[in-house]
Amino acid sequence: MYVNHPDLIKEITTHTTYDLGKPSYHRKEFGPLLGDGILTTNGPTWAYHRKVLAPELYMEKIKGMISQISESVVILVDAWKNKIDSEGGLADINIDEYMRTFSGDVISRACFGSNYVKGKEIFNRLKVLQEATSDKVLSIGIPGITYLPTKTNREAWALEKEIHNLILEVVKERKETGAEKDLLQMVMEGAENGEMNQKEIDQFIVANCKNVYLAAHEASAIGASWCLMLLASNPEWQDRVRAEVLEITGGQTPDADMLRKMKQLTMVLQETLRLYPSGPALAREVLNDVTIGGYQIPKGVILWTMVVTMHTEPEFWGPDVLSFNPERFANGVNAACKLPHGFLPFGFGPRICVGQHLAMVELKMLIASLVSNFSFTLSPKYVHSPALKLVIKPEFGVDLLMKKL
Ligand code: HEM
Repeated sequence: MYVNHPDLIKEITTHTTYDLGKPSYHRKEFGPLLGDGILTTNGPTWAYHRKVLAPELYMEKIKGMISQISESVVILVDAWKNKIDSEGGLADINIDEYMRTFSGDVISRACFGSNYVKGKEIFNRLKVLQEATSDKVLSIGIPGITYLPTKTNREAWALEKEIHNLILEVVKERKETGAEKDLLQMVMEGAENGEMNQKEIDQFIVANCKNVYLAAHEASAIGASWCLMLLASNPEWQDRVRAEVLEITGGQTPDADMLRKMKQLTMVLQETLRLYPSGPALAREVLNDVTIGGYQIPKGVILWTMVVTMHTEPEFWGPDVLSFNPERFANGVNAACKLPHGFLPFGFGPRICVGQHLAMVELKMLIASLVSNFSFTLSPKYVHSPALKLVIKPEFGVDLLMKKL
């Protein structure tokens, strides 16, 4: 059943996760990849996962990650500067893999602190596992396909075991070297404080490291790619953002206060996530009979919210709904969209993205630094083809012509 009206979304948000949860088929199909973590569980188990993870992702904590994020940004900026120099001052760059590397680097640092290099190794393996698993689930669509002992599945299970052991190795190392202030530490402490046996503790830690990585990695990378594509095709906005960033930072690495002041950049990111939301469709399973909008909906029904439809409805956003116009967010989200709950780039209700502050800070740091160091236009190679998968991604990637400023 489709639920595509802000008023209905508002009603949905009043129901608890005991009534509306993530669909159980998610867990069946992605279970081998994700385990029982924040993304896949419901009810009290989910509430415990969320209680453990959320405090580490509050804005106050994210501020403490800014210097780590900045290290990831510097790696990318240096790589592009070298590439531009080696190609005679103008480079044609397919940016997507760079964005994925950047977002993987950021989430490895946020999760694994000083062990982040090992974290990257783990996440590289997880990426391979993700590609194998989600391709199969999406393309074949046979229920239970991930449980059959086919050659690919056996390889995936071996990889999964390797990832499991690598994460537990980091945990062991951490116990020997002492506590740190990162997500892994929160997850470890959360697991130890729950009423679990050793096997359950290990599973809790491994599942949440995997869940956070998979939730964070792709969504942030694709958001960055779309934002750069839009800035490349709208030079006046690229200039506006650059002027704002340089005025606020004076060319220095931004701190949390500077990021907060970057209004034009926030508007550009909001407009990017409106036009290309990383989660184009959101699902909830009715776990207990509920009434929404006067309809009685029985247990077992899946409610779908098509975020793209909501984000492109002229009735809520006005006649220029399909145009890139960050100005619509100049007076905030409530002025941009006629109805509250019509803007859902990070989802809604109790299951709203727990990493949204990290996502926004990470994207702001990245874009602020890129517009300060480079100017860019769309490459003639770029073919505009948004492909609707689990996320909306540029089917052939984003190609930009970049030069140093
Ligand atoms: C631009 C970047 C991102 C976008 C657009 C995005 C979007 C979303 C969306 C749409 C959901 C589903 C919400 C719902 O069902 O109502 C979600 C869930 C989630 N996101 Fe993000 N996300 C981003 C980055 C991140 C990052 C950096 C993290 C890192 C911690 C993260 C962690 C999560 C987690 C753990 C969930 C599951 C929450 C739960 O079920 O309680 N996301 N995200």
